[in-house]
Amino acid sequence: MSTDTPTAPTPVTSGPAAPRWTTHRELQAWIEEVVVLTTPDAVHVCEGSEAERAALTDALVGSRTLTRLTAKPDSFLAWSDPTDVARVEDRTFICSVEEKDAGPTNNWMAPDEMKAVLTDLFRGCMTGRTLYVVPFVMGSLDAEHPMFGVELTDSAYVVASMGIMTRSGTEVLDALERTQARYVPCLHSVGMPLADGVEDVPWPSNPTKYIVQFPEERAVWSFGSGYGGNALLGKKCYALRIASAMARDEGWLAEHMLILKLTSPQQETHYIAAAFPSACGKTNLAMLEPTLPGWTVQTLGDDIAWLRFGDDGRLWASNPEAGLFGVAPGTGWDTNPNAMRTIAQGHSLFTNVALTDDGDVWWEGMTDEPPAHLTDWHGESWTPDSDGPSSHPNSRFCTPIAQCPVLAPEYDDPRGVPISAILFGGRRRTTVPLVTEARDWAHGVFMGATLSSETTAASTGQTGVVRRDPMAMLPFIGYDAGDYMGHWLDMGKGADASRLPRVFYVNWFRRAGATGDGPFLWPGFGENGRVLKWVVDRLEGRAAARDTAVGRVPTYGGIDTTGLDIDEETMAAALRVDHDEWARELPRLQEWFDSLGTTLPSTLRQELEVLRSRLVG
Ligand SMILES: Nc1nc2c(ncn2[C@@H]2O[C@H](COP(=O)(O)OP(=O)(O)OP(=O)(O)O)[C@@H](O)[C@H]2O)c(=O)[nH]1
Ligand SMILES: O=C([O-])CC(=O)C(=O)O
Ligand SMILES: [Mn+2]
Repeated sequence: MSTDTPTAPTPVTSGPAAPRWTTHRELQAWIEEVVVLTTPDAVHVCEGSEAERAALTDALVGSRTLTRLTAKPDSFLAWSDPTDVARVEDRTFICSVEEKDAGPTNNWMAPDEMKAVLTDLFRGCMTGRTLYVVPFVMGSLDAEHPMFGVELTDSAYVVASMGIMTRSGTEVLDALERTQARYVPCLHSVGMPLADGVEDVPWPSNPTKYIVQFPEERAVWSFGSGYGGNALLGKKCYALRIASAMARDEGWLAEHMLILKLTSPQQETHYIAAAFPSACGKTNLAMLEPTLPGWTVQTLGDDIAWLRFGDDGRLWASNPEAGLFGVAPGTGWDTNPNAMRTIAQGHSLFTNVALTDDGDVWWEGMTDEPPAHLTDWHGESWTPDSDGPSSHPNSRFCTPIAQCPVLAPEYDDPRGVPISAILFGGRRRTTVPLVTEARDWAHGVFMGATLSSETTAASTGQTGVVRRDPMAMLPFIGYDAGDYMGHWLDMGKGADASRLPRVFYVNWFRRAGATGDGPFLWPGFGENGRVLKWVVDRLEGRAAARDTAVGRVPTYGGIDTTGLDIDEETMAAALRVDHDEWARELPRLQEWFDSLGTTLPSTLRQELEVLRSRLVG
């Protein structure tokens, strides 16, 4: 297929001029350009209506991409190609004009060179398919400057998912057209053209994948994958990678954070944001049902937060998304009942989980006892005696956040909510205590900058390997990591320290035994409300803390364990700051900082020296 003889999309066949898809001049021109390059059979501008969604999902059932669940209203199950199940970090690029601006933690290629590679791949790639135009806004349409995007995609699964994850459709397009506003162009293809006679498969994808951000141009190109973080381009590509570059330029933060509202028995309310790497507990904490009487958690967001200073000098956070794209395994009535209630209402897409014989979904951890028979995510018959899990470890539910029964009413307030505390956290079997409070903002930034976690199934590659994941943003920083840390420090500099969020570092995943091979020390999930209580007690000046080499940890008895079956020894082990373990951490921290090169802020090197002297004198 060559661009010299473009195949006209269906609506064009009547005449030589391109049809008018929109009165937004730039968007019209871009669609025309993409049509010429990718040669789709038809173009469909998405309106986001119920009828459209029904037609799309019907078609997806027809093409065997989706199976309709009979046990839940308007809900569907997709099984992906087994090679397309997670984000592909090694195929993800930050194509800044200068290589140094992508920094040492990102893959880079010169924009012109990458455009040439991608243009070749996209040429004719939508043949036999429909090009969908999805106008969307990240955050509120009522924001002072709505954060528009438009995704052009040849995947109806992506359209259905974007309909859940973002505010999208006619209302957004109208606003775009009225204001001729700028938007982030997000071009996506599964990369599997259907030339004459080629039969489609339920989950088209291309073995060659490219997830590419152009930070200066504020544009995204994604090729070859249909999976969430690679293909729903409003999410990681725009709301984190592109937005982090915008945020650096404009003095705000785009972060991989949940947002929750915590209310104490005394009716004190605090908004808390928390950054944990993928598959490390954000969705669970965001919807937590505290076991401590009188405490409530309400949800504002479970994955992404945009934080800006308000006129009051406080940092305000808002959630740019409209849906939850949650890890399925481990989500159950015991661990995350609010997620179960959210999906029970239907209107959800499930990917790579198992199908029950009565038309419902199941995954490991949903119930204690697995059903006697399932169809697993490969479409094979499965029983509890089968080898391997029924669901992929990174299988997902995609569901409207509006269905969350504990949604905070202010979640879609364009101003966001003022944040009292930021938690950083990771998945560490050893070393890192259950909770540690930073001494000040710079120390908090140091905690974030040195955050470490064992890798998970949310990204392809080996799992369980400890890596540094600054602010849980390693795969999502759209520019140089040292500059990013510097931006965090700068955010604190002009601010009134008493109004900045206090910073804490948590680890729900510490295990018993010297090498961390034993069971979890801390029960986690709803019991994490006890740690949140300590955080609030610190904010309210009610709780004492023990100053240690790594920061402030709860005093003996500081964590309220009323009604919890945990012995003192285990509690002490969960909170212990072990100098030998931390001394072993020092060379790794040094190595991490050295790997970041000259842009690493000197303040963070000084923080490392402070830690070293506190630990080894
Ligand atoms: N042991 C333990 N496991 C937890 C806890 N919280 C979450 N998990 C498990 O960690 C996994 C991931 O949890 P999520 O809440 O989905 O993680 P996330 O950070 O939202 O993940 P992404 O959507 O990939 O960004 C699930 O299998 C959970 O069951 C906890 O407090 N303790
Ligand atoms: O982006 C995805 O595919 C899912 C997600 O939230 C993450 O990996 O952090
Ligand atoms: Mn995430």
